[in-house]
Amino acid sequence: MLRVAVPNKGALSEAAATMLRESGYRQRSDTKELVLVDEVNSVEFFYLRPRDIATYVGEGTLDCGITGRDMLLDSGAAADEVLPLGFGASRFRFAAPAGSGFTRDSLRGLRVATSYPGLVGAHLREAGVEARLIRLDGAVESAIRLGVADAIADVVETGTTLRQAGLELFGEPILQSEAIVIKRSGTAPQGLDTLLRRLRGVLVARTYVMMDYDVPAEALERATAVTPGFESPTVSPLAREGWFAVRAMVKRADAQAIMDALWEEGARAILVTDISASRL
Ligand SMILES: Nc1ncnc2c1ncn2[C@@H]1O[C@H](COP(=O)(O)OP(=O)(O)OP(=O)(O)O)[C@@H](O)[C@H]1O
Ligand SMILES: O=P(O)(O)OC[C@H]1O[C@H](OP(=O)(O)OP(=O)(O)O)[C@H](O)[C@@H]1O
Ligand SMILES: [Mg+2]
Repeated sequence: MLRVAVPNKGALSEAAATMLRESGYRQRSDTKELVLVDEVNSVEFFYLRPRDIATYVGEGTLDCGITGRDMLLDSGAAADEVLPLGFGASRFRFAAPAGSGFTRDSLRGLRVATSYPGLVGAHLREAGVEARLIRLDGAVESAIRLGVADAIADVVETGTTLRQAGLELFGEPILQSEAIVIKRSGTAPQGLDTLLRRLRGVLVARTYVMMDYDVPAEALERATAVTPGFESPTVSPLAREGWFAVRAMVKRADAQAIMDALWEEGARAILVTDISASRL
């Protein structure tokens, strides 16, 4: 049985469970459940703190897991990223009181509060900046006002928390993070391929839609150039002489613009439908 770690709470937990459900796996119905066995798919899910997941996977007690890229790098665990999952996106940034004019180099000798000392320590060491790291569990944005730090380094999504604390970003982003699947370095757990194939299928279903339309023969070439599809569009003759039906996958984000372009080319009956699962 494949042993998979899933965040039990926090920013990634609901989205991770949703993606696993869409991939055909059973998920817990009660947030107090710590383990769930999906007998049909031969997978055992362990609900753990996102920060601990890289440790379990790195130690080899679990085969793989879902966590944040920032948490994997912070942990220093012997685990590798195998698949980005397209949710839980954030940037990891330095911040200081608005108007303080800090740069990364000006952190030399100052106190930097963070919940990610491994990640920030490695970043500053690489930059040759020696600063004192103050390790906090959370609500790091309050550390400066409360006098334990001069600057902070933390997860930023919308920037609302920073703004409300009167802070502003400085320096280049330390990391672009998102939810990822990790596995222990140097291993190829049995069953992981199937899990990854299913997750990739969901990613495709989320990113693409299916587009169908009818087009007169003289516009067929121009229209299919607009919708080249994944491999190649499906083109079938219509009962009506001189017309074709075309079916192709297009990016969900581009669908409206593509429909406009097809209409201009003379296509009609343009329909968009969701893809609920896929294997490409
Ligand atoms: N607001 C957010 N938007 C997007 N991703 C986030 C956000 N906050 C945290 N994350 C990401 O979620 C992952 C887990 O962080 P999370 O905040 O859920 O854990 P935690 O701080 O240990 O727990 P908690 O906040 O519940 O004490 C990290 O990879 C982080 O980058
Ligand atoms: O840019 P924003 O959209 O405001 O999101 C970023 C905030 O979200 C996370 O906090 P969380 O709620 O996890 O609390 P924590 O600091 O206790 O971890 C993170 O640590 C930031 O504080
Ligand atoms: Mg948090």
